[in-house]
Amino acid sequence: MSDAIIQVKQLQCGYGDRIILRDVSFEVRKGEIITILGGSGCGKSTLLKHMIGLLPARQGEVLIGGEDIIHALGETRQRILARIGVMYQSGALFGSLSVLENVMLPLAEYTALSAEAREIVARLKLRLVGLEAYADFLPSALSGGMQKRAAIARALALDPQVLFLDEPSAGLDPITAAELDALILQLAHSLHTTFIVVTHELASIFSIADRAIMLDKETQGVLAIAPPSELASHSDPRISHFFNRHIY
Ligand SMILES: Nc1ncnc2c1ncn2[C@@H]1O[C@H](COP(=O)(O)OP(=O)(O)OP(=O)(O)O)[C@@H](O)[C@H]1O
Repeated sequence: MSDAIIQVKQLQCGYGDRIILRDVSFEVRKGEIITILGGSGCGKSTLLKHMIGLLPARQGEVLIGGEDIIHALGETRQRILARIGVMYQSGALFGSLSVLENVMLPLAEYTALSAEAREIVARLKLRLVGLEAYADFLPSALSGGMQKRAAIARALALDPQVLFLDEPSAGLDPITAAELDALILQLAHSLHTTFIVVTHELASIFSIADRAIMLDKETQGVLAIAPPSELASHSDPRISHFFNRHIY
């Protein structure tokens, strides 16, 4: 795949002596929206944490923009980290800072922009997610869906090429979750950002994913990677049943 922004090669994930996933290999094209799915405890979040360089891999590589995030150190690691943005499940906004200050935070940490420039950039990011009118609010004054959008604005602060979202619709009602999906699609199309989204939500998977990666707890690996419509009619019942909500 010549236009791959992410290349995962023979990755083995785990904690201490415990292996969760082995021999995981796949590539993601620039601008693609990929969802990671599979039953509870199969290792979706674990894979995501390895792909953002948060956990050391036991074996294998994760290349982002051609450079290995797993083994990079120092300036190289910082350069690779600047290519990605992450939104964790909880959103994890700082409660004592305004929405604007939350979005300005990565700019203060990773850029040499003046305070004025940081504010301009942060307001632009808030406009992208439809929250420009809420810049001075504390996160607690926002609804759950708005908090998720603010967290996405913060993850976009440094103009990442890839955005990782861990269960973005967790805790949201179906309408708010659908609005968040619409935002993800809009950002992917307007900014050409690549999205890696961990989600259980079938509606989300069908509405946003170009391809879905299905993980399996038993085999500790990737069962399939394909467009959701193909997975839903897959001949392997472990895959098709997930989409039809059967227990296997
Ligand atoms: N920090 C950790 N230390 C040790 N084991 C962990 C740690 N985090 C997760 N695990 C284990 O790794 C396995 C995979 O967990 P993970 O959270 O990646 O699964 P998941 O597919 O994201 O699950 P869910 O859908 O329930 O969120 C589980 O058995 C879990 O108990």
